[in-house]
Amino acid sequence: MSIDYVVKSAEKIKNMEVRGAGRIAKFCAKVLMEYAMEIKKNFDEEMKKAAEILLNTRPTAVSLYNSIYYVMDYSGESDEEKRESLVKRAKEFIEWVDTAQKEIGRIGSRRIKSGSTILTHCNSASALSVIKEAYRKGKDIEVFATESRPRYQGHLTAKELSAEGIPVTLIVDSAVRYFIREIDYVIVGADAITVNGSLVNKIGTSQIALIAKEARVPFMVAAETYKFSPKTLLGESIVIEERDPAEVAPEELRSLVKIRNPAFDITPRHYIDLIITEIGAIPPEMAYLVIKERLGYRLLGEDELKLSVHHYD
Ligand SMILES: O=P(O)(O)OC[C@H]1O[C@H](OP(=O)(O)O)[C@H](O)[C@@H]1O
Repeated sequence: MSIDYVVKSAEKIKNMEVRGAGRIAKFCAKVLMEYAMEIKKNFDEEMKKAAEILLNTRPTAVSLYNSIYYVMDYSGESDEEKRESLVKRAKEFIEWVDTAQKEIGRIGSRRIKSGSTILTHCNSASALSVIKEAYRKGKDIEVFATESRPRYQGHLTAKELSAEGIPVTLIVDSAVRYFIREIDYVIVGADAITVNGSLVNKIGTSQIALIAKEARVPFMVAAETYKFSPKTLLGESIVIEERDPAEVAPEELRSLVKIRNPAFDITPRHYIDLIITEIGAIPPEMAYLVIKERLGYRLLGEDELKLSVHHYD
């Protein structure tokens, strides 16, 4: 296996063949582990090269950064010891993703009353874990899924939930206010949570939050603790990914007008009622503590791996 394998894997993340904040984090841990098992010499340099390639794929999902930093925080003297330590850390991270999503389902589903209608946006494994678990517990629920232009991840959500037997209504993104009176809860996922408790999630999320607040519908976020951004504790802001205009309009229009295609937006914390994490349901104000207690080792240790990030190319 050569570095080409890492480059090809990074390409899958960029073109969204592998997508969803949790899924890409888990995928990166797996690719780093597989690459580490094949390296014959110059372990540190080779791993650093691989980590940088993966890091420079999608700038917003902080889970990617947290996954890479977690795995790359290996120790050992010889290459063999380093490899063993890295593989162990990668397996730990993968396990973290799997158990966190299940736990979020367990904790979040308690909040859902039978007979309710839930609105979700995009396609979040964590948000759907809450919904599916509520349904499995026998609660009578139904779901409104937004189509989530321009990539239509809402179609994935609709298929996934209806395969479970949950009744789903698919709506266009701009119909949320029209239907809000029929909704009891909004549940979305997260690409990042900042130190002040703001949510970075699929474009359109902040409009939904605004509508929910106006209608007094609880707005909940399902986010594993590796979605919290340690860098924001040091004052850095989250980079919002702008994707190819070709996702939005055909060439005949692109040649006439400018097109902007931000993939994410920011929902301030006062629109968020609750963040459901694997360590409990918390108010957004507690984001600071989660970052300090759970992810602080990334900031304080001498493990600043000095990987270069060029997200603007
Ligand atoms: O980790 P989970 O909960 O699956 O997904 C979290 C978020 O990742 C997705 O991003 P994209 O579709 O990869 O751009 C959506 O914004 C979704 O809410």
